Amino acid sequence: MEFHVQPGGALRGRLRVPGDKSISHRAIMLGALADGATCISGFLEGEDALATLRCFRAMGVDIDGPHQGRVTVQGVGLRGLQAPGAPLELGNSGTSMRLLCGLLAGQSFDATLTGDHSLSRRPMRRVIDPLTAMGAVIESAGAGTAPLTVRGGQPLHGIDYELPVASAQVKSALLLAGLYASGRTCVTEPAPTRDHTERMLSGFGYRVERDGSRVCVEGGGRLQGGEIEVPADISSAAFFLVGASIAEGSDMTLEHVGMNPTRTGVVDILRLMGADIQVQNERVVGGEPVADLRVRSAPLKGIAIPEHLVPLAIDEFPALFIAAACAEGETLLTGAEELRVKESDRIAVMADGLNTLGVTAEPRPDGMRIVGQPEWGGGRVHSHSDHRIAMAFTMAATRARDVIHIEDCDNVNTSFPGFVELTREAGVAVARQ
Ligand SMILES: O=C(O)C1=C[C@@H](OP(=O)(O)O)[C@@H](O)[C@H](O)C1
Ligand SMILES: C=C(OP(=O)(O)O)C(=O)O
Repeated sequence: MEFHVQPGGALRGRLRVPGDKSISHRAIMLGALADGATCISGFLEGEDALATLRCFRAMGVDIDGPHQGRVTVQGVGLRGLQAPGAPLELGNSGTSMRLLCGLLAGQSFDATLTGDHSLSRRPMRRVIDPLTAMGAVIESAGAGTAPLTVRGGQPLHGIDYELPVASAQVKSALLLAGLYASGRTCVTEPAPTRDHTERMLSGFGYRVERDGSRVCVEGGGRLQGGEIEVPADISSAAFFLVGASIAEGSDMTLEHVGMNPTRTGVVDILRLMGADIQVQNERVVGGEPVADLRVRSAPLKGIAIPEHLVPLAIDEFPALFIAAACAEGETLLTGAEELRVKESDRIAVMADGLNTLGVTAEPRPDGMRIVGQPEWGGGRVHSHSDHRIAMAFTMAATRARDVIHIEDCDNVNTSFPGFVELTREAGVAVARQ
């Protein structure tokens, strides 16, 4: 499926993007391992979160929904999962695969994890190695890539691990394995990464100790199910923050957006570039900060993106590259080599697409240099099956002189079902072909 996006348009109105993907995954996982029921609202009904949901059904967990974002998980307790009858299919979802490696390492049964073409190429050594040091046995069919088989019945012990890369997925995998390990499992991060696992564990009554950049759990506790309200995903809101910033005459409000400080790098970076974003109606919902974001178009200027903001905006760079492409002057991103191992190589793929539109974008091993220009041409760009690339180039059409065709857009459903409808409602003429 392709997107054809007409040039121009302005983004206006109020809308709420779907639920946070990271929190939706964790709500199913911790809900399943808890004692008692967990009632989730605002659950992301996108393919990645649904893949996690199906896995836990396949391991014997009774899950009702989703019905308009409502899901009820009947927790089976930390020792109550059952062996799945077939390999667990995780589609495009790196978060599902890495977190499940940790969670499954503590079970009494074997399980095999598979993914699509993109997920089968992503690096899994980053979880296999530290989990092996905890006593887990995980076999890779390739060179540290999926399919993976996690062998059950292995006694785990806590470790004290320094993350070589800033990764919330690796941190979370180790903390989940730590629930099953003897002693303490501690993870030290080189820079802050999203902390939804820690927050939700605490919310479920599990003791989590944080000391600066080090976070620890001790095995042998219990989780108590409860209510989880999932905020709108700031990573999905990011496309509208960029679109409304760059499309002249825009004024829109994004409602109920998750504003966890480990996720708001996109707002900080856009503001450094001159964007007009107001944070309104700040509140805390279910242990996570939430706000409405009003964004109006504003002239942007190029910047050197501060490296400490990179992990706090890691999924938002495809959108941010579009903002940089129309900023006055140069934007330089460094310290972002992680972008090369996402659903696609987001540095190479975005540079190719921007070059096709006539924008100077030079890929670097750890980032990109982009020279802004007021507008660009149309053309045919390839998303390489990466949802965030497809959505970023949709917003690029607001500054294009001609139609932008975006190839291979089916995967937009992994994180943002209804993207086309909401984007049209906002004022950008995108059609599926
Ligand atoms: O923990 C999570 O939910 C995620 C962590 C990030 O990945 P890394 O841990 O690989 O940085 C992010 O890119 C991904 O979309 C979701
Ligand atoms: C990198 C992403 O997700 P995952 O790692 O879960 O595939 C993303 O959603 O941008």
